[in-house]
Amino acid sequence: MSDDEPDLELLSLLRKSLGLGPPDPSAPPETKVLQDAEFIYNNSIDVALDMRGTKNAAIAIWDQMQQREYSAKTWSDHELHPKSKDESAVNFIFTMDLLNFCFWSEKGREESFAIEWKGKRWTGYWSLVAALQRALDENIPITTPTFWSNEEECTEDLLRTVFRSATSEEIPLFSDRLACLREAGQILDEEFDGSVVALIEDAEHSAAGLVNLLAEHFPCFRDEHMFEGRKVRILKRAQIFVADLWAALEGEGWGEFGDIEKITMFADYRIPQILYSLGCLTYSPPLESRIRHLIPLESGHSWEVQLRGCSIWTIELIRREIIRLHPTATVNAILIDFFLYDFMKEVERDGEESIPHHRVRSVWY
Ligand SMILES: Nc1nc2c(c(CN[C@H]3C=C[C@H](O)[C@@H]3O)cn2[C@@H]2O[C@H](COP(=O)(O)O)[C@@H](O)[C@H]2O)c(=O)[nH]1
Repeated sequence: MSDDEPDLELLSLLRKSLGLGPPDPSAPPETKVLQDAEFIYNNSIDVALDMRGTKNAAIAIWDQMQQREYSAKTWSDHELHPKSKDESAVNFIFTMDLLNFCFWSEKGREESFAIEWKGKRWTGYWSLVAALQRALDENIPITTPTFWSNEEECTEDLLRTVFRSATSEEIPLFSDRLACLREAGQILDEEFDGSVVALIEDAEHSAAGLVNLLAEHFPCFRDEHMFEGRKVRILKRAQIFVADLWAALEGEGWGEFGDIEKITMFADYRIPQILYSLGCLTYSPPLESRIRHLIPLESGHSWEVQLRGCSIWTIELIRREIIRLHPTATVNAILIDFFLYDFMKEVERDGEESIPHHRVRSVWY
């Protein structure tokens, strides 16, 4: 038996001694993200939740979501998001969420990385979506998985063309993005017949199952960290991929998931920022000072894990409060999250941020 194979006999002895039955293969898949978020919340000392702020935020958020008729359909309303519901849309969303990380710049608004397309300048997340749409317009098959592992055709220079900036600053972590495409292309080729649809179908309409498949097979989706001596799962891009699929396809076909409520908020750098502004989160003085002085945190630092884990848990408490007040509400963490991201971008556009977002350079978010 090789080192990395579990000693099944020992395992079954252990389970018996602990009074646990054999693992039930028919049990529905779980991601463990929410329970890990609660563990992080219970062990955080630099990030705290304000219960009154969270209750007030739940009322304000639900009110705004109702007024704006926020639903899964809102996803496709964004001018850059794909409108079709076919395999090309599935491939677009996979490509987008494979690269959906780290757009923030150290430079000022005028010089920071931006994509120009259809006479408009796009920054942040939207710069990625615009770059993919522009590449397709220029007949570059950037959303085709088999293209990514073809080093003759999908050259580094071609990718630089895809992400060419309207300013002097290039897209952050360019080489990491190239590596993600190469890795995903190779794994899809080897294990899923080069097909994103085959990967999705392997999950048999389970959202948690699809998240776990991504974390198991694709290292670049395996957003897991050590916190207080325990491995914790955040899985932001794996989860937002499932959520974008569900929203774009309006819960049908490849977007149909019987357990979509198992998807949590996506731990990025924008939701903590808006949760602080809404009075839901408070920071220890050293952490708040670090954030206000725009000093980056290192990836995997305890402060970063606390920010991400407590944000996931806060959205769960906001969701529970909305349901408590409105038992018939159709709401989940995905829609609350999507709303808060869009709302944060409005606050930023109006220059009304009350605190900067935290800064980490990583491929996880
Ligand atoms: N939690 C959460 N994080 C999100 C999004 C989105 C965009 N989702 C669209 C789809 C449906 C919604 O209606 C949105 O229109 C991007 N991000 C993350 O933010 C960061 C980029 O920030 P900035 O540089 O300022 O654009 C980066 O980590 C990116 O991964 C979201 O929805 N939720």
